[in-house]
Amino acid sequence: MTAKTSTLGPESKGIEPPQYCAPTKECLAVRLQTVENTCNQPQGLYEPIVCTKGHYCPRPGDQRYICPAKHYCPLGTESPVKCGPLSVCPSGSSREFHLDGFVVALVLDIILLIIIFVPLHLRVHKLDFKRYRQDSQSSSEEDLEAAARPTFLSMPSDHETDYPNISIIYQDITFELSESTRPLVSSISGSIQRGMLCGILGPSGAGKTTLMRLLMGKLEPTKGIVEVNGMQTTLSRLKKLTGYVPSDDILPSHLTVYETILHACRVRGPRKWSDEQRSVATQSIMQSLGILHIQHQLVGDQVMSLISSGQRKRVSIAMELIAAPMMLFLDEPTSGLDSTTAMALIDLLKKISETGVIVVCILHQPRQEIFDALDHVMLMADGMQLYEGSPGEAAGYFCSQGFDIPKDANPADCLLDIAASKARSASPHIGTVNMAQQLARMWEQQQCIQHEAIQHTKDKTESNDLSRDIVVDLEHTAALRGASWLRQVQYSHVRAMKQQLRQPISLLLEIAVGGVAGLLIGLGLYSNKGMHFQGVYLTPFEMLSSAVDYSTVPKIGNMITLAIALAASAPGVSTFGDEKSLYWREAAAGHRRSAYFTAKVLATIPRMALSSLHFTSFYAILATPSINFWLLYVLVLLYFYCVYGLASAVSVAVKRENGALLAMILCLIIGAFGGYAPMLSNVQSWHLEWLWRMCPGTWLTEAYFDLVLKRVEHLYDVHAAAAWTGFSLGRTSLDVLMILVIGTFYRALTFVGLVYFDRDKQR
Ligand SMILES: Nc1ncnc2c1ncn2[C@@H]1O[C@H](COP(=O)(O)OP(=O)(O)OP(=O)(O)O)[C@@H](O)[C@H]1O
Repeated sequence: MTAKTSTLGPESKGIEPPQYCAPTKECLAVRLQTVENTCNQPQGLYEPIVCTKGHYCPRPGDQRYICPAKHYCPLGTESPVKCGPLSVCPSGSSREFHLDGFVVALVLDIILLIIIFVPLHLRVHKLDFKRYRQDSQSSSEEDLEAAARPTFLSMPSDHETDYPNISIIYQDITFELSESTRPLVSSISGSIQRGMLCGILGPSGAGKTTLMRLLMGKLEPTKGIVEVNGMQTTLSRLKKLTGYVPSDDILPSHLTVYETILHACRVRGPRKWSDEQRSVATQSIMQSLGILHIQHQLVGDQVMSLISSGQRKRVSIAMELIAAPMMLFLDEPTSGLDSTTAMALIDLLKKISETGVIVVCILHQPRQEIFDALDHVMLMADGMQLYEGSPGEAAGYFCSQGFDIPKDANPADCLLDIAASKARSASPHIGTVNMAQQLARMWEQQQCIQHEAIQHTKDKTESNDLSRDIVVDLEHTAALRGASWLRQVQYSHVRAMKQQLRQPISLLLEIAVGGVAGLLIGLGLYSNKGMHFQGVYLTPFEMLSSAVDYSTVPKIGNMITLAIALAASAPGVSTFGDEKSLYWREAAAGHRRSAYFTAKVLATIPRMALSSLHFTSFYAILATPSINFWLLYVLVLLYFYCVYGLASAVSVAVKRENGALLAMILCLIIGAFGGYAPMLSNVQSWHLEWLWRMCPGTWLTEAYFDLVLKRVEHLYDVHAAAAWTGFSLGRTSLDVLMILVIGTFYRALTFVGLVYFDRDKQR
């Protein structure tokens, strides 16, 4: 039998009319397979066959030629398809081996490795040098008091940092949680004047931090008032002028000491400072706090700190001092410091307060010199106030209550013993049971006299319109503080990029996981040799059709979405989940939340781009899909964008330890709802298509389906395939747009979550 070669295509015409003959047994076996199910031989004299793979059959379709080099010819090719400039396509190719992705990825990988490892190499030398300097300076560091000369005061002068006459008055403030049985802070009154160094003392759990948060305006008292110069609820509006050093040293990870402080200066410092002034101010603060010699040392991260806890504390304090605050609140600034360094720090705080700044700090067991350096002391126990006033008069007051305070003892220790009910009073009015309560009552009585003094101060303040003008001026100054939104985006973006590059293992691992995911799917499809779809031939050749394969393409879409969910959900969670506490600290300090969010999102784009490039490269070289490589890359990148977005949204809503798992489950779900199993046509019959359309997996699968079918629409009835699967054809742009919209929606959710979850921690 002489075989007559023919081809199928829109214009294909055989010399003889097509005639279908029942296939031979062998051919039938091939035809009933779902892959490569086309016989290479016609089964009858007049039966046409599809132009075989690796060949092309130009019209009228009675000649078959080998596919030329740099081209490829899949089944039924009429004219060879040109391969990309970097693709491997020898003569007789039926598919294209895309090398574009590999070449671009290789170039980018080399650049990335240079960016990561060259600075690291330089840093090693720098650190050796620093270590040498550190050794040579260690003796001078011991004399921190000398180092703590008020270099802070020599920071670039600015009229914004001329400290106005501010006073804080708080009266009868009480704070209780709805679920707690007793108030955390109860009926506390007093005042803090300009230039005071004020200490809050008390045993653990006494309510010191709660009181400080009330004074700063971070908490609203359930009763009582806090006023600044006679105006209520002003402190929260002055947060850009208020420095707060939390007890746990929350620092950005993977930056040097200098970069950490400079960042705070850039974002929060007076706007008109030049870069040089900021650098001088940063150096100045570091010198004052005795951390200049470790300025190029990385601070490490929350898991592994690379500087000592005392140094971390000082970096944390420097982050606040650099913003030139007018009120400075410090929660246990001396914890983790040796007594000499602690004293030097208090000495520095004293000098800062002498410039007019209000400085309030919570102190645990201050040594006598520290206690004596204070201008004002508050003693608390069980949320109650036992004493408020001059430290010099504290001993006299408690002696008058029957307590024995030896002259040579540290009064701070005696006061703490009293507050902890560890001391005995000779007074018959004070027993050992509920001692704190009795002392608080005594103090309340005593306060009647003080109350008049406070009232007097208040009246004086209220009568003076000037002091209100000061507050209005302060609010104006606060509004002008800090970098503009765009600048904040820039600074935070640079910081985020540095942080990423300084964690090379996690960055490279993430990129490698992307590559491995693509490789595994590609391997699974390798045996298909690029044949991912088989449909019913177009008229008049329907009779030649064999087993159709409509489901492989949706299945590939499904595999891609699930693989990306596994590869990208964990890094997506870490974007915001890893530094929530830092975000809270910065938001509370007046950093623009939207600027931080935008910067972080922008910083994830390069790593997503690299991950998806590796994914697509491996997938494309093994699976050889007959679609444009870069179009496929865009689809994969957009899906990474969605998974990152959803994982970020999850990470802001749940605890860190639950984030990774929950994000992965949700990402697998949105991937599984991709229209493969159950097939989208079934979903449509259940009237649930809207639910599937809310998941980006459906849009990705539809786009992929459309791109694959576009290449074979001259051969097969693609509309029959679309009807069977339920996917629409010819709207790739809409599919792409919808994936982008869903990814952006997830980011919008993330931002809303960032702002609205844990709001009290951002105040
Ligand atoms: N969010 C909260 N929910 C319930 N109780 C709280 C909360 N915050 C604080 N408390 C309780 O309020 C009391 C005062 O806490 P606070 O942190 O103000 O004490 P503190 O004097 O600063 O303690 P420490 O010196 O140990 O830091 C404690 O008994 C604490 O358990």
